[in-house]
Parts: sequence; C-alpha cells; structure tokens
Amino acid sequence: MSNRHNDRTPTILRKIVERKWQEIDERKPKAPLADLKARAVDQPAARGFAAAMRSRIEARQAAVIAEIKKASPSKGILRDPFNPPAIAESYAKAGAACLSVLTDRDFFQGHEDYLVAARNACDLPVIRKDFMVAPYQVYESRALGADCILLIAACLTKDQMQELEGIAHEIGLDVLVEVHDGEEMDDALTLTTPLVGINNRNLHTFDVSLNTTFDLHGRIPSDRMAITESGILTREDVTAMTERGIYGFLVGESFMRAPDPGAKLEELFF
Ligand SMILES: O=P(O)(O)OC[C@@H](O)[C@@H](O)c1c[nH]c2ccccc12
Repeated sequence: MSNRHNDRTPTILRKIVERKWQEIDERKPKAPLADLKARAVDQPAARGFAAAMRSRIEARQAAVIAEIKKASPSKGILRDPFNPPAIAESYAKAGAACLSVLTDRDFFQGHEDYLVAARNACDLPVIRKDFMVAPYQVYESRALGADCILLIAACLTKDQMQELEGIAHEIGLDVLVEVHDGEEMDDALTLTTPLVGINNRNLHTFDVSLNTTFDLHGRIPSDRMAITESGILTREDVTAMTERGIYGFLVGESFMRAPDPGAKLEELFF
C-alpha cells in the first residue's frame, strides 16, 4: 500500500525530505540556480557510471559501487577518523566499479567536499548519495562533478522522478533509481535509466532483509541492471546474489567498519 507512511507518519525519511527543502532555500541565495547551471556546463565530461557497471555485469563479474559514508541515522558513526580520498584510492585499487559518496550533512555526516576529494583521488565514476527532491539539487550535483545521482522512489512521485531524470540526462548525469517494494518498482520502470537499485533497507523503519532483492529482482527486465543495495556483509550474501544472476552491488557499512576498506572489498568479492 502506498499510504503505509502517510503524511502524519514522522519517519526519518520524512524528516530528511523536509530538511532537504529547507536546505535548498538556504542555499539558493548563496548559489543561485543560474550559477549552478553555468558551473555544471563548465565541468569536464561525466565519467560513465552506467557504462562502468554494464561492462562488468555483462561479463558476469561483480560490479561494486563502494560507498564512502562516515555515519548513518540507524548505526551512528561508522568510521573515525574518516579520510575520503584515502578510502577512494583503496576502493579503486581493490577493483570497485564506481564510488558512492554521501553528501547529506545533517543525517549522514556527509559533505559535498568529500565527493570532490574522493573523485579527484581516483578515476572511478561517482554517484552523489543524497535525497534529491528538486531540480536545484540535480544541477548542484553536476556542478560538484558528480557522474550520477540517486532517485529514491520512496520519497518521490512518479512525475517528480521523471522530471528529475529528464534534467539529469540532459546535463550528462546517469541515474540510479532506488526501490523497496513492488509499487515503487512499477514507478521506477517508467523511467529510462538502466540502473535499478533494490534497497534491502526500508528507509522508514530501517529493517534490512535480503529477501527484498530476492522478491523483486525478477521484475527488472533483462536490458536493465539490478543492483542490490544495503546489508551485504559476507561472502555468503554475495554468493546468494550472484547465484540469482545479480551482479550489481552497493555496499557501505561493512567496508566502512573495516580497518582497510579496499581489502574488505577484495575479501567479500574477489
Ligand atoms: O551500509 P550498507 O548497509 O552497506 O548500505 C549501503 C547503501 O545501500 C545505503 O547507504 C543506502 C542505500 N540507499 C540509500 C539512500 C540514502 C542513504 C543511504 C542509502
């Protein structure tokens, strides 16, 4: 049911989305949309995020989006000290396909500067991990140098997702659309992006179950790429996915808690 989390349910996701609209209002006077658009156009071309995923997935190799995340609302601090460029290098050396960098400041202790620093430290494509609600943030993402953005179906209508995807593609950004249930999947499949993420974590309740991926991945047409997100902690988890033909992964916590994030990536995947 789409109204499980109606307007009166004060879930974390709802608080985050409210905060995002405020954040946009605060940023606009300092960085007007016209400035962001100009900066977006001035950026060197985006690194192909979807292409990097596709080449591995088609070869039936793990395509790992390795996440750089200091903290999360459900788990608190994951890594301290936290050195984004060093982590990025370690992931690149270990064979990650792409990076994911949290830029949300208030709930994930992320920062835009972390994305810039991580991207400059390697040549991997980078997704800006944040909560997109308005076109302003899409231009802002390209102005920062991001190669891809995340659209979370749990906090957007189908029309909003289509609008944001259209802008993203127009300015050279790839799009990862994220779903958690069948209704969100229906909406996601109306987009044109080939990157479809299934989040094993419910962003309203924080419950994590790999069954989310097992139950939903069959609905993703073969010309798109299924990416299982969250809660991948062991080689057994990885095998459970590859046995089902799922080669796209988005992993954060288990890498962030390891002394050497790249070594952990190799241990889980290669
Ligand atoms: O740390 P994990 O359990 O490996 O999960 C990574 C990633 O999937 C998770 O950070 C995530 C998935 N979708 C999100 C949306 C917003 C913030 C964070 C996320």
